[in-house]
Amino acid sequence: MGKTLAVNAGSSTLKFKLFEVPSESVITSGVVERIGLKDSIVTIKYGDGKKYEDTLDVDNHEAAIQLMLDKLLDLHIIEDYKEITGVGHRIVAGGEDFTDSVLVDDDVLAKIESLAEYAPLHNPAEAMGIRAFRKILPDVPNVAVFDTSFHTSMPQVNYMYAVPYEYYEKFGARKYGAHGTSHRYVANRAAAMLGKPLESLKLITLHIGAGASITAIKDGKSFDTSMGFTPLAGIMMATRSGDIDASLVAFLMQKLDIKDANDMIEILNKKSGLIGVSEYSADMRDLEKVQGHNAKAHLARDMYINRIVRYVGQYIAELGGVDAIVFTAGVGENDIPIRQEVADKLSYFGIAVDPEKNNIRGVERDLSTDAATVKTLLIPTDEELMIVRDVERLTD
Ligand SMILES: Nc1ncnc2c1ncn2[C@@H]1O[C@H](COP(=O)(O)OP(=O)(O)O)[C@@H](O)[C@H]1O
Ligand SMILES: CC(=O)OP(=O)(O)O
Ligand SMILES: [Mg+2]
Repeated sequence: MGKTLAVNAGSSTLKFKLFEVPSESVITSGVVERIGLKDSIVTIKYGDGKKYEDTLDVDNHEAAIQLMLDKLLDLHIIEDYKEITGVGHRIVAGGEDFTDSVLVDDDVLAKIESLAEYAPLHNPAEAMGIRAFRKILPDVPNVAVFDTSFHTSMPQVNYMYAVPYEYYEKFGARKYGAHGTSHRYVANRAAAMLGKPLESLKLITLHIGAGASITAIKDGKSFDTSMGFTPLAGIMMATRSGDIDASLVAFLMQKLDIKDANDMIEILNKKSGLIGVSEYSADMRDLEKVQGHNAKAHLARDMYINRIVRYVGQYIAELGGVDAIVFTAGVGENDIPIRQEVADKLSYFGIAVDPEKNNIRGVERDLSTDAATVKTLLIPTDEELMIVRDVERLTD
């Protein structure tokens, strides 16, 4: 018996779960939300129904990791870090090197850090998490679980960019996708809910949170996904633009007198998406409160929905049909009106959500009407469970 910790650094959140292994029972689960925004929310569930909640400013992921480490002891979830026997870390970018999770050694850590350009909002924070644990628990194995691994099954026709081929060969310029651990988890749960083998299903999984991506799954494998070389591409996100015409980068650099392309990319990563358009907030909860009287907040939300609808339509065409679509992640699990609107806009394809069934947050449920020919499923993601399973598999 041991205790394995799963650490999941997202762009706006730090999520963690401590599991007893091999039973996989959850000892504690915590989340620091709105990292870098005002009023970050810390929620830690532990013990028999105990809950710690606080609102404070958590400026960056380093502070969030320190907070997690402090609270594990302060709340007596553990008495000593030495009780932790294994740590699994979500890593967004693994490039073409990591088709599966790996035990972290110096080389792996160096490689993760060198892939910072492939996921600038994530890999540096995630590498920092690994360093923190290597320092406090030098003898405990760390396992890296890559978002990109699930997408290494994509056919070349789907992952290539139509740029000179040698850029792929020389520099690895291609689509890698992200959120693979989540897409993989919800796809497996969807198959279980539908009572069919995953390999027999065509699925479209909508991981829509602060970071958001949509994946087309065929034969149980990732077939296409909306994120690209980095998690900047695809649908609109909390602070990321999603797909834009690349010419706009050069045009805006000129207009804004920006000399370094990375500064422009930072605007597309951190100042665009919901926050950029609404000029109000990156958080869908804030936008929904004001959308009745704030036109830009309303527009931002409508654009967010439009981009989701576009990609689902595209993937239904690419897959040649679809058996089920799945909503997951922060917005997908909690935003009742967005789920309804997305489904309503896709009714042409036989997608139909029952408003009563949809009136729920954060539990597994089939939301479809009886007449729907394509199922719509709500499935809370559990990246941490997948991470812990990989720690067990690789450290046994
Ligand atoms: N009750 C809610 N209603 C609408 N949106 C929500 C709700 N709770 C969370 N969200 C959205 O989910 C986002 C966080 O998504 P999540 O997947 O947890 O984050 P990350 O992408 O950082 O992993 C928030 O920014 C917010 O927009
Ligand atoms: C890849 C990515 O965008 O992750 P997250 O949604 O956790 O920010
Ligand atoms: Mg996430």
